[in-house]
Amino acid sequence: MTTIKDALTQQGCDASLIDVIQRILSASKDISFRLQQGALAGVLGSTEDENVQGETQKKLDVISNDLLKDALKQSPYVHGIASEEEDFAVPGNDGGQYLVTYDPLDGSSNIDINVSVGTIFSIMNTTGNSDLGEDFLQAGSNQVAAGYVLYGPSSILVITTGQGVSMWTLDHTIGEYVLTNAKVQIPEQTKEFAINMSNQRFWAEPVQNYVADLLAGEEGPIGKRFNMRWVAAMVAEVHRILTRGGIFMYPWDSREPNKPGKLRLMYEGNPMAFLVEQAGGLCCTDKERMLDVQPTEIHQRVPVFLGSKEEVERAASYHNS
Ligand SMILES: O=P(O)(O)OC[C@H]1O[C@](O)(COP(=O)(O)O)[C@@H](O)[C@@H]1O
Ligand SMILES: [Mg+2]
Ligand SMILES: [Mg+2]
Repeated sequence: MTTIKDALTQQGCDASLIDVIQRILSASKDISFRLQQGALAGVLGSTEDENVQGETQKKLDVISNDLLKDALKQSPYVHGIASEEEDFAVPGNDGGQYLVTYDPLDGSSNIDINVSVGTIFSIMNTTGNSDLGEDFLQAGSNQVAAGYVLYGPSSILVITTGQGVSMWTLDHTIGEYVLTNAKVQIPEQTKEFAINMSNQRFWAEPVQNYVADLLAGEEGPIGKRFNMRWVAAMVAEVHRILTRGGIFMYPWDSREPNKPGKLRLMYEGNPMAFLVEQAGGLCCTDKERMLDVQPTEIHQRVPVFLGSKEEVERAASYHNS
């Protein structure tokens, strides 16, 4: 049986990077277990607190954040951590080489209704900047590894170190991730889109026009009928797209016009962009390739368009015309 360690070694990862990834995976197994226990473990529901972005924290947002943080802080190789649920960058070990960012629990509004959620992570090298917050402000093209764990009917790890994308299913009987797809490839074309349609009246004109053309089906300019899905967990949407293609969009909208989007560049946009590009798809904002965005702050938000190459190119063309 191929182990994660074997696969990462074959990809040329050194022992320090493998250590960091294994710590993330070990925390993910713990998160998976707590999610399965649900009400039995008393972990459902919300806390009294809000995160730095003004969102109410679910109990499992906090538990998952702490499990990942504790696992990573013990690694001699982790220089710093940035999390969606932490106000500021968290120092690791001075001599550590890696910066880790994560969304400990993505799609957390799904927790209480027993629908899929996930953990998203990304790893970069430290630049040596003595200001840890600034050290993190690197474009996504600098990522050395990224991935997610989808907690659905199965718990599935999807990971890249820049040499394609592989999928691993957690075998609870042995407590290990087992390789179930060695080379994930996104179909170039699709007839499926994902967007929160309830925000339609708040979208900018290019998104209004593009989605109107998707909805026009065979009679419209695109000339095919599209289906729509919305799980409200980015991890699950990306997993569907990696499995059978599609386009996912979370665009800017005028509900909060000063925010560039809802999703976060460092914890959601960049790791998903790395995976999607490595699987032959595309990911961009409304202006540029996601992995080229130069961050200005760790909790920065971005508009996101990702998925099957042909469809993301089409969505981008509505913004360029
Ligand atoms: O409320 P909406 O518009 O359905 O938002 C859903 C989106 O928000 C998110 O849940 C944000 O992630 P968090 O749960 O980590 O805050 C995405 O996973 C998802 O795509
Ligand atoms: Mg999220
Ligand atoms: Mg989250």
